[in-house]
Amino acid sequence: MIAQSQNGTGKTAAFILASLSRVDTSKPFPQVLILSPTYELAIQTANVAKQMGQYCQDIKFCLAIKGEGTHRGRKIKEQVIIGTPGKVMDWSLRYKLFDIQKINVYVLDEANVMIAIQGHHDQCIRVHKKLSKECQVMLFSATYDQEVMDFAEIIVPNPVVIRLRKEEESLENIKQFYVVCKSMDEKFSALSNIYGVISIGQAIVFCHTKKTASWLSEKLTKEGHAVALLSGNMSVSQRIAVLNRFRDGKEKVLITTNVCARGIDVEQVTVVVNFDLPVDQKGKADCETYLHRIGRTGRFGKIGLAINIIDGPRTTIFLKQIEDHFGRKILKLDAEDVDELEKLNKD
Ligand SMILES: Nc1ncnc2c1ncn2[C@@H]1O[C@H](COP(=O)(O)OP(=O)(O)OP(=O)(O)O)[C@@H](O)[C@H]1O
Repeated sequence: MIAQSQNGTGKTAAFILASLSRVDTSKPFPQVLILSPTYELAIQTANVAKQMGQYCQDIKFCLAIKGEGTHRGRKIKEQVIIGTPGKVMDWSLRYKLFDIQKINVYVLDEANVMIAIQGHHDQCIRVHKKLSKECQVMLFSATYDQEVMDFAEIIVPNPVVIRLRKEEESLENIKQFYVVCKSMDEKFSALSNIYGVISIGQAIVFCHTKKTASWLSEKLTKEGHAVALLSGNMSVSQRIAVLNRFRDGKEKVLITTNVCARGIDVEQVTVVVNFDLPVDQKGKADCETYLHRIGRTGRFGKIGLAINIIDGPRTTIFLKQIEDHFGRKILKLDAEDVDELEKLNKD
């Protein structure tokens, strides 16, 4: 099955329910393999799985991620393994901690990334090749590139395909705006104004580089805001600690880079700010990442706000590319106009 559904619409519950219903609890060995692209997402998915599985006490879960040690000789008895591709590949093919032929459900969450990123792609395929012919393969994602889709159809023979049209991919419940600035300092002041005026549940601010993210977090902290910083150069345990504090509402604003763009589900996030618009390797607007980023708000039908800060002709072009791609207008906002900002609270 190849399934697509918008960000925050509950794909996790869908594949977990489908997976749990296929577990035979009388058999003490892995029957379901769920792969996530990152450590954080694997943990989040495992938490959802455990919550949903609490009504079937006999189903046991195992996390296959960095830091989860196993003895080489140990055989895994848990029926559901949730992990990242590298670790799952090691445990299954290298150390043979379980019999991959006995897996009857294989799920690739965030399938687009799993297939598009070279390292993940190779690992997923190597595991996939060893699965039995009867194993059901399920791919879930909010977006699919055509290339990825073509490839997905090769690895999933005769798939049931549930797809969205392009214009259905972006959600109506997320209102999108842009603010025009001329310099980094103006961008900072726009963000500060937005933060001061809009009543924010919690916000995620995306930057292009780790450097900008730390600069911004330092500057906001100096202004007295309680902000958290999450970037790729932190250790995985540091990243989890930051996310947990954010989930608990200890900080209202999370400043991050693309590491946090996909899958992370924090219900109270009401605003996403693109301090920098996402750009792909060809130097064009990265529409897919844009969609995943703004999808951190507006979870499961809630109202969300996405504000894009642009700073010159190049980013204006990116914004236009994003508008054209999704066929949805992004409205101009004056970050100096307090009345206009306040109106957003009421709308
Ligand atoms: N049936 C439901 N009723 C109420 N809330 C639900 C239901 N199903 C899922 N949710 C909630 O919706 C939120 C989003 O779910 P989830 O993280 O699975 O979305 P997703 O489709 O995987 O999003 P993304 O594409 O961003 O990864 C979660 O907080 C989840 O608890």
